[in-house]
Amino acid sequence: MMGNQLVHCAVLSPDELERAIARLNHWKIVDGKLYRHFEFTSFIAAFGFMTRVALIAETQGHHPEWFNVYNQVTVQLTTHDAGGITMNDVTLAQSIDTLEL
Ligand SMILES: C[C@H](O)[C@H](O)[C@H]1CNC2=NC(N)=NC(=O)C2=N1
Repeated sequence: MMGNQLVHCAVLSPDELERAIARLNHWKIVDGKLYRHFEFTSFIAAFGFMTRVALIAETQGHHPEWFNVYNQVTVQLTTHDAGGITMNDVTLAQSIDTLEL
């Protein structure tokens, strides 16, 4: 991952997290991770979304935990290196929010 310097590496405080979530679309905390569920019209639409997220994730050097069944995708974001939710997760969530769903 040379070239993808991750500058935000501190686990967010509960207060910081609350303020970050307020600026995201439909994300919440589930099991200590940033969580959002997506439903699409088909498997291929869901997989197309996942492909776009994969390209963003690779650019950011930050990768989702996710689960897909047919037209459903659940995304869970946490920073493994830091042991919690960081700005890297918030940034990825914001980028995912900008995709047309
Ligand atoms: C070396 C590399 O940058 C790290 O292992 C990155 C890769 N993608 C990652 N993604 C997530 N979600 N958490 C991490 O801690 C993480 N670490």
